[in-house]
Amino acid sequence: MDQPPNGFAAGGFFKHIDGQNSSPPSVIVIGGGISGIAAARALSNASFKVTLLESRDRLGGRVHTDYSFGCPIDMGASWLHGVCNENSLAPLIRMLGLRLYRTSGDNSVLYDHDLESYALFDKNGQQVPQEIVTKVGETFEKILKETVKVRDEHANDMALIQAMAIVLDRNPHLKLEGLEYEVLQWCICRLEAWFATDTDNISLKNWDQEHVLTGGHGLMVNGYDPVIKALARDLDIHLNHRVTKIIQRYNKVIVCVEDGASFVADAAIITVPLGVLKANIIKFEPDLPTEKLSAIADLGVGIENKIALKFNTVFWPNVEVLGRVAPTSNSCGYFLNLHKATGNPVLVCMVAGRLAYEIEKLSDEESVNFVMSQLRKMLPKATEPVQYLVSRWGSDPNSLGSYSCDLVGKPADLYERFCAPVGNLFFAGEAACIDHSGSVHGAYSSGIAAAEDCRRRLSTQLGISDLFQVGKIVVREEMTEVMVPFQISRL
Ligand SMILES: Cc1cc2nc3c(=O)[nH]c(=O)nc-3n(C[C@H](O)[C@H](O)[C@H](O)COP(=O)(O)OP(=O)(O)OC[C@H]3O[C@@H](n4cnc5c(N)ncnc54)[C@H](O)[C@@H]3O)c2cc1C
Repeated sequence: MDQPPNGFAAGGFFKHIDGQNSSPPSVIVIGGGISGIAAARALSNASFKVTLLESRDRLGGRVHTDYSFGCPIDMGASWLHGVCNENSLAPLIRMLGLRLYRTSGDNSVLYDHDLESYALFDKNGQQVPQEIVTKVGETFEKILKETVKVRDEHANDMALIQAMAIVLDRNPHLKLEGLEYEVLQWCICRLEAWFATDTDNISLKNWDQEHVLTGGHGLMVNGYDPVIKALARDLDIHLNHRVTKIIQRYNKVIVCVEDGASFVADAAIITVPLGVLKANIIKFEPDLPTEKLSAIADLGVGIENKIALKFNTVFWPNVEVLGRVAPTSNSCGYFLNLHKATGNPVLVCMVAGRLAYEIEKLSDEESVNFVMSQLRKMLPKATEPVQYLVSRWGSDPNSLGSYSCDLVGKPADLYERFCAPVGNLFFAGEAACIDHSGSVHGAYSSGIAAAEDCRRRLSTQLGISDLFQVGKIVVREEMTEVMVPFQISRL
């Protein structure tokens, strides 16, 4: 695209207020993931002077489309969760004409996949009959429903796995054995992947409290990268700028980066991942308030990793996901078949929780050998991959985790405290989105919300009341003017 798409033209606010303060308010956005870019885009459209500082040599953060296979491979986010117009990203995705391959409808017990889309294999490489998969899926759903009763009976939170054990003790008819038990473990493995943590870390009180959007889950066939590129167009972006210190002084914010340079602005929006805040990589002067620090400490961060494998030939069945059942959820596994959705001969193994953590201790080659041994147990004729990619979201100093999760016993006001501004410092990112944490659309919405908070505060502080009238920062409304439908395949 040579021209910015409709809706991305600068707002030109300051030409409307000739004779008033002619220098625009300035904001530094820290972090060039979707939340930071959304915040920067919104404020830039409202004619603020925006500088975006990003530690990596690329934009996108946990949205990372790799092209080295000769086709787009998302090593971070790859689904739009909620293919509906209420999704904050819908207008942009529709307008860019990005294709979605829907992998599940609403209310799938396995979140982003329908049970029917799988081929599951046992330890002998035998495919599990579909009636068993369906029966276990239904039992899994019943067990999860029964955990709600356990929640209602207990004032204190507990781990979801503990509640499931109580349910099984009370309802022996829901207990499964043999192969069915292994399929149940596999369903638990998928649940753990959704939360990027093991069930002994998943909170009974909160596991089903997320506001899941309607419309099912759509895989981004062309990758998420076009979304990042469209939003980032013409912004003032400084890559390879790792922020190490943020100083608040006299209504100004001074942001220092690793090489010693510093930037000054009226406000800053902090969008670095929760894992980075937890690790104290950025020092604050004065210190952040205690309630903010405890919120950072109490929010959980899970790990999900991907090992993408490109093959010369397609030797696997034409299903969306290949899964291996096993006696424990940790030893189950699954591969997303990109050939089905995109036509490219690529399988993506996804691992979450402790296994994802352990896998980061291996070299790339060792990780590939490990997942290939899993694949060969399902498909003994599997050939060697010709190319591979391995993510390390847990140990990458720019992420230090994949996405946030609610730990057992989370205090009720955690998100409010995490999101609350501190003077002219605003906080955004997936962990700051109360309704849709851990998602791309949630991160995007939090960036827009922080930009709006920032705009209001600076307007009041700098006495520029006109900003409220014409400083339009909402990207979404501008784009809904172009009512293009979603491009969806499957379902
Ligand atoms: C494997 C995986 C699969 C996922 N799958 C999905 C999915 O299918 N669908 C979905 O909706 N979501 C998914 N997610 C979650 C989604 O990717 C995130 O919620 C979202 O991208 C987070 O955006 P963000 O802007 O909050 O953070 P980030 O994208 O992490 O952006 C923060 C930025 O800050 C930068 N930064 C870090 N430290 C510094 C510093 N000191 N100074 C300056 N910059 C710094 C980082 O480099 C990064 O670019 C997945 C995530 C992972 C890891």
